[in-house]
Amino acid sequence: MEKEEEEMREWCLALPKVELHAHLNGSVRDSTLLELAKQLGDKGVIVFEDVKDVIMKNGRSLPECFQLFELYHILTTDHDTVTRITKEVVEDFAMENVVYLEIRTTPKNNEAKGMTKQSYMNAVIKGLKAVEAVEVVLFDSNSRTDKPLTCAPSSELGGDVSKKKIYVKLLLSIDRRETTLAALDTVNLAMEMKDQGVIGIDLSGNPVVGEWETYLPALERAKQLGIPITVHCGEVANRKEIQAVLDFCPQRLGHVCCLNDDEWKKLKSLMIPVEICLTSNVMTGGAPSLELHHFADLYNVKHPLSLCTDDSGLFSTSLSNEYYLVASTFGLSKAELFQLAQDAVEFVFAGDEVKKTLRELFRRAEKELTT
Ligand SMILES: CC(C)=CCNc1ncnc2c1ncn2[C@@H]1O[C@H](COP(=O)(O)O)[C@@H](O)[C@H]1O
Ligand SMILES: [Zn+2]
Repeated sequence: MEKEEEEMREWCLALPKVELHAHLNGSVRDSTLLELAKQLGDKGVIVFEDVKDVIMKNGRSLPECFQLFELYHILTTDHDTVTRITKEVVEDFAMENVVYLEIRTTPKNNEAKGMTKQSYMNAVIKGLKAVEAVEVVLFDSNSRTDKPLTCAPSSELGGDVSKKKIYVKLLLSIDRRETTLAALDTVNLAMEMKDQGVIGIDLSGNPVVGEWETYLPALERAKQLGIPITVHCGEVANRKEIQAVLDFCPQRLGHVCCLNDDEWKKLKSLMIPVEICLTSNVMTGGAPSLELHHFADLYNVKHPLSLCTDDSGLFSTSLSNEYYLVASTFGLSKAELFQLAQDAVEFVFAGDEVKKTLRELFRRAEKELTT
C-alpha cells in the first residue's frame, strides 16, 4: 500500500462515523459464518464444502446475493446465534469508530426453532446487552423505560470512560416476500418495542419480488403511529414503484440507483435524505462503476446523504472503507469528508437528545481531524 493511501485509510478509520443502513445478517463476519457452517456440517444439516465455496466466492450477481441470504438465514436460525452475531456486528462497527449505528433486521418466525418475531428481536437485544468490548447506549436518556441503560452504564453516568461508546438503534425490516398481515405484525412489534431501542421501519428484500401495494397498509400504519420509515428504492428500474415510493415520501431512502430524469428531479425537490451504498451498488450492478455512481451528482447538488455499508460482511467492506472510496474516487478533502460524516447526524432516526450529543462529539473531533 502506498504511504498516502495508508495514511488516508487510517484517517477514515479514526473519523467518527454514523451508520444508517446496515442489515444485521449481511454484516456477519465471514469467519463466523464459516464456523457456523462447520458446526451445521458436522451435524449433517448442510454440506460444509459446498457452503464454504458460496461464502468465499468473490463478486456476486443480485440473484446470487439473495441466494446467499437464504444460506445466511439457515446458519443464523437459532436464538443463541442471533444473539452472537448481533454482539459481533456491534463490536465490529464500534471498533472502526462508528459512534451511532442503526441496525436493521427482519424479525423472523420459525416454528421449528420455537422462534417468533418477538423472540427473534429479544435475541437481538440480548446480543446488544452482551457487548463488553465497547459501551453500548441502547436507550435515550429520556426514554420511558424503567432501566434506561440496561447495557454498560454510560460514561457520563460513571461508567468506564476508557471504553469506546456507541449508540445503537434498531430498525425492523419488512421483507418484500411478506404478506400485508405479516408486514403489519412487524409494524405493531416496532411500536411495542419502542422503549427497547426499536426506532424505525425499513422495507427491503429482493426488489423483483412483491408489490408496493402489499406493504403500503403497514407503511401507512407506521406513518400514522409516527414511526420513521426508510425504503429501499430504485434497486431495479420499477417505474411505477419508484413513483409510488416518492409519493409516499419516507423519512429516508436507500440506494436510489435506477431513477429516470423526472424521478431525480422529484427526489431532489423533496430533499429526502439518501443512504448511499457505493460498494453494494457497484457489486450488484445498481451503479455501473464507482466513478459513475450517482453519489457524485447528489453530492454536487448538496442533496442530503450519508455513506453506508448495506452488507459489510457480504460485500467485504466497512464504513471506513466507504469513506476512503469517496476520497479516492471523487477527490474529497479531509474537511469535506468530515463534513459528510457530520451531516449524517441530522438524518438519524433518534431523538434530539442523541443528536445533541453527537453534534457535540463531532465538534470536539473536528479540530483534531481537520487541522
Ligand atoms: C444482496 C443485495 C442484492 C444487496 C443489495 N441490498 C439489499 N437490497 C434489498 N434487501 C437487502 C439488501 N441487503 C440485505 N437485504 C435484506 O436484508 C436481509 C438480511 O438481513 P436480516 O436477515 O434482515 O438481518 C436480506 O434477506 C434482505 O431481505
Ligand atoms: Zn439494504
